Amino acid sequence: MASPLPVASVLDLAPVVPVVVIEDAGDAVPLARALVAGGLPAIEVTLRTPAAVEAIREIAGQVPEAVVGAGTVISPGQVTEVVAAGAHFLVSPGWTDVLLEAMRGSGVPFLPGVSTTSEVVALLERGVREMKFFPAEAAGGTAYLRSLSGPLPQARFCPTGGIGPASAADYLALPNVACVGGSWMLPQDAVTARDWGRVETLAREAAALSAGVTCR
Ligand SMILES: O=C(O)C(=O)C[C@H](O)[C@H](O)COP(=O)(O)O
Repeated sequence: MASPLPVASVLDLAPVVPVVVIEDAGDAVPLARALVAGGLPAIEVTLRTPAAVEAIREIAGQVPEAVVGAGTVISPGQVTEVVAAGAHFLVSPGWTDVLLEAMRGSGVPFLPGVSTTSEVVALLERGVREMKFFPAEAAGGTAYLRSLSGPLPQARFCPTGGIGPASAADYLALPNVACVGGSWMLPQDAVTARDWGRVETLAREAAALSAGVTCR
């Protein structure tokens, strides 16, 4: 079981959250250390691979400077499994009431995913103000989020999906965006080659993009 987050919400962890797909759990610790060394301590490990839960356990146990969470959480069973493995936070690409209740009951901060106005309103109705906006670029990007900030200023977002170094700062400049998620600092060829130096360099560049951005 993970220790509590140092902040109340996932959105206040860091301006840039790397989204990681880990094929080999043996890569988890060096990869996490490279991200932390580059200035990106909040790490979302997606549950897209069989190695993901073990990767979360390894990072939680061996990289104390990292704050590791689970992404692609879509069932109550996964919530239980990743929290037992040490996940500090939960992220889902979308949500249902069943999933929301499981995440709420987990005891760790969570970020349900939305891509439409009605989903945002439904979450607000359920007392949730902090959300992942996914898939960010495909669902309307910065123009969509800016439009939401008028009628729904109480909702805060972590857009993820299709964001890169060229667009991250534009998202971070929006009043309703607290952080952005993305995998651009983890190119597949670098991970396959276990080129952790390159990952660290890209992480440092990503962290610099958000210099001066304070979480809101
Ligand atoms: O599987 C999930 O639930 C996800 O977390 C999806 C990720 O947020 C995006 O795949 C990351 O987006 P890219 O930066 O475009 O790679």
